[in-house]
Amino acid sequence: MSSAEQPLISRRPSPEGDHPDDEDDDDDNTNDTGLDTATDDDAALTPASPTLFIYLLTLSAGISGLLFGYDTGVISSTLVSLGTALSAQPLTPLSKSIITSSTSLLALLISPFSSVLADKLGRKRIILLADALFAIGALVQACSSTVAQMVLGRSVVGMAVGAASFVVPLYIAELAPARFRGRLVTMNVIFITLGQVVAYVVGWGLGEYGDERTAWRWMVGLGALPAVVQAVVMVVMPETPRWLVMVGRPGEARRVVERVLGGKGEGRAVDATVKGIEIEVREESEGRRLRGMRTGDRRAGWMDSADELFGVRRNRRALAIACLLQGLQQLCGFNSLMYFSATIFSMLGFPIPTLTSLVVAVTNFVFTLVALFLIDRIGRRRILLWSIPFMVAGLLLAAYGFSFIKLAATDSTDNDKPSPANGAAVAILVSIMVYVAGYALGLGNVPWMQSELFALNVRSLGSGVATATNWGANFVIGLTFLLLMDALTPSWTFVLYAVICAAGYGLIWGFYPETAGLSLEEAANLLEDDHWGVR
Ligand SMILES: O[C@H]1[C@H](O)[C@@H](O)[C@H](O)[C@@H](O)[C@H]1O
Repeated sequence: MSSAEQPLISRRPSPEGDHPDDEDDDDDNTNDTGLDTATDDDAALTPASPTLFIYLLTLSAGISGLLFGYDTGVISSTLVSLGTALSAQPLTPLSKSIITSSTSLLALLISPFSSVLADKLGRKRIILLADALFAIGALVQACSSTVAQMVLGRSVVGMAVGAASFVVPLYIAELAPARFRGRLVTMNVIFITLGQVVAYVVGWGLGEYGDERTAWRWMVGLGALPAVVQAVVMVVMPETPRWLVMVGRPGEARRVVERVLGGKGEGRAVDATVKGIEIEVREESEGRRLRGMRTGDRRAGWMDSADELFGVRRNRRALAIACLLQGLQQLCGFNSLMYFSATIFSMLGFPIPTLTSLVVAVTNFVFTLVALFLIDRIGRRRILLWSIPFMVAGLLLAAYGFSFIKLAATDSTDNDKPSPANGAAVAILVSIMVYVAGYALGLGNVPWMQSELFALNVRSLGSGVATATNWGANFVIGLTFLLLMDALTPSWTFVLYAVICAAGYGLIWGFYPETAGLSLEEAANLLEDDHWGVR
């Protein structure tokens, strides 16, 4: 079925938010209110400056990114502080790997269900549920005394990360006026990397100045705090108008629209917006019902979306590019550093490895800020092609540096301490900084702009599949890094990542067209081209 035949099924905003060009896109029924409507003559409805409501929305988005960042970052210092606290013995590389990667595995497994639950129970309830899981997971970790309990706590946090990373962007996309939506999406990456910095600082501070036996418990337990703050903010936040209309509560939807529009939400504007949402929700369910009658399949809406995604050439290509970028973001090995940098720097003999590893988180954060300033000027393809060579160079230099160092094993204990850090160790540190800067400039950010690759009717599903690719690859990296370090040596492990980056460079060069400055239509047409729009 062609896209023209089923324009109605996926007008909901994509979880990643909309491309700035959406406002020019004829297919898009999202007007400047950001609340989907069928009218497009009311551009004046957007509040000129952010209202208190938008700030609160930003805050909830920010906290969710912070939580994601904190929980992924804190494992680095936790692993080096655990000593023999779990099951009364040092952690083996395998148990470290399982503790670390269980979070991404559960995030991967839970995300498909969160979309169904968010339709049934509402967006707000799922966010509150995720906050509860964040807090419970943090407490289970903090109280654990065996590896199995720790894995359980990390898995519960993984469920929270999986649910929140899907539902929070959806919540924002359905509530935020379009003008602010793009910015809110970018904020998410900034807050993730900031959360990782916070986790590293907490890990270093507690590791250095806290009680040696309980420091790690505080590190993981503190993850409960932002979750509680977010839950409190959420209590005063509304459900999205779209969901309220979906479940037959248009009166409440109307009151929410009035709040979003601030002082501008009077009379006609509010009516038009609510009416637009109602028409759209009705058309959507009607379309689904008709298709269901035709095919005899109750899940026809979803199936049609899948047909469109895989059956239409430009959609298939968009999906291939989005999955390539998301897979590469993880398989390039960055999160091995995020999760295990303290372990690596302790193997290299740095006296305070948690402090040294702060370099990784801070470089990532700072260059993420730089990237977000540069990306629209330089373009996504070009920034990737400029930054990946730095990643390859950093990885190869680090690999070379490792060849000079006799390392303790990844499960070293106090009895086999490595020799103190020497010149080669410092050279490795600098190479890692170059690699991380290159990563943050391109691969750390560009893949999250995935929603702009997809036509509106397949955007939700396409972004979901690409995000799952990210979690899947993240799981593989977390599980295999330490095992590879032992099996292949650190040098060859870093060479392997360099090869993956170089292969990724080739694929991006061959298949990822520059979409900067193009409207969504123009970008989609590029993908129809025989050369994928790259020539
Ligand atoms: O974009 C983010 C960011 O780069 C984080 O630092 C990284 O840990 C995540 O995996 C990634 O998705």
